[in-house]
Amino acid sequence: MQAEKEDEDEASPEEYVALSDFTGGGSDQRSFSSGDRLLVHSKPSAEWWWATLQGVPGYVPASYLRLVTAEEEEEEDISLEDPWQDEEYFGSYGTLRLHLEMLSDKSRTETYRQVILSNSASLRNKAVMDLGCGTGIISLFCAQLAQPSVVYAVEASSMADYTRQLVKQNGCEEVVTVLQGRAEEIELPEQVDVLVSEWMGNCLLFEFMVESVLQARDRCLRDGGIMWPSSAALTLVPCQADSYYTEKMAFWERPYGLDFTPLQPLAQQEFFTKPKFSHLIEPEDCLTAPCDVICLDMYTLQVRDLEEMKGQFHFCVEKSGVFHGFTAWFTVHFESLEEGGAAVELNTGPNSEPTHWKQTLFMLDRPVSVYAGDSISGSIVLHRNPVWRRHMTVTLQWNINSSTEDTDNCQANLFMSLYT
Ligand SMILES: N=C(N)NCC[C@H]1O[C@@H](n2cnc3c(N)ncnc32)[C@H](O)[C@@H]1O
Repeated sequence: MQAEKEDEDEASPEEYVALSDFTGGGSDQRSFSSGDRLLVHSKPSAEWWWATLQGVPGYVPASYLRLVTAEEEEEEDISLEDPWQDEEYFGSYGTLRLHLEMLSDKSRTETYRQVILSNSASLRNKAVMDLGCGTGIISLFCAQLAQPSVVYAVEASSMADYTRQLVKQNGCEEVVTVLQGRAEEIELPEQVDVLVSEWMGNCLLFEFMVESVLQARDRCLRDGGIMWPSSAALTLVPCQADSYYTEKMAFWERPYGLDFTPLQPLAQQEFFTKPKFSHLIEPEDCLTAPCDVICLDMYTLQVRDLEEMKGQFHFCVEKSGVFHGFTAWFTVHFESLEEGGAAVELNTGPNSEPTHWKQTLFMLDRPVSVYAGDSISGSIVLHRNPVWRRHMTVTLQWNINSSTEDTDNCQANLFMSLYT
């Protein structure tokens, strides 16, 4: 990220403490260690602040810092808030807004219904766990479309009280048992044959609910039991995003006949240094064929693997265009309970029905022209935030190898690190 040094605010800087180590990526980022005291001089964006550590300035990630309060000044002890932010997280799922969004997503919800329907015979007399059941829709599908012996519908938020009512309202209380609590702490009366969950977040992993699913797998799923989804893949593609670029960057060139271009570094810092969730990409925006960069096997994936997940990519540019950024989406698969039966797929990419996740756009600092025959190769690293456990950093590094002699930056080592 290129940005001019921020002017120091008149207000005196505030003292913050680092809750974990941070290694700066760009030359304008300031590295620090857990426990370091930093002086924050300005906050140009919610994600990146301008601070000094022992007098040396640089950008620092706000999410790694905690304000030193007067009491702590004396106590000299900095206790961590809840790193899972559970109060806020489960509080948000205690209201209807997110459940309405998920239930209104026909592609998502019909896929889970299709999974239950196409496996209904094999589900007979099986014990099922629906992890993070929300309003209980998947559990109700199980009871309505198949004959499992029991479905344990586990939900940590206060929505669980209403889920019980919905189970009763739909005459499913014989089969569905609603258990309120975190899946990591719930004691089920028996091991289950099937663990089904809709756990996917933005960019597949945001919220890191997947950790809860893995822990439940290890505690509650019998040997040989089935995971639904059975596998997941994160897909990436270089793309043009001209309308977004125009809206956030080109706008400053001549608003109302005036030259506002001195604001463009600020716009780049504010709008292009974090992922744009709920971006909708059109198939024609893709500059190359997409590539699955990270593949998760839900039977073998371990919680420790979530700390850092890496993927490589090599894209061959099929049509000349402007490379504004990368777009990411995910696909999950549900294997059949029947030997050799067809798997069911939920694909959230641009060639499938749109879902409430849409796609995630990572904008470059500045767009680059690419030409048919060029290649874009590099790596992606999803680095889980060591402090805020539902967040991650996505780091992309790439080279553009151009066969077109007039491309001046045929070797562009580029890097960006974005926080969800
Ligand atoms: N991105 C998603 N699919 N989010 C769905 C999250 C749903 O699962 C619930 N949930 C998430 N984590 C857990 C957990 N560890 N235990 C129980 N319920 C959970 C949450 O309250 C919401 O109803």
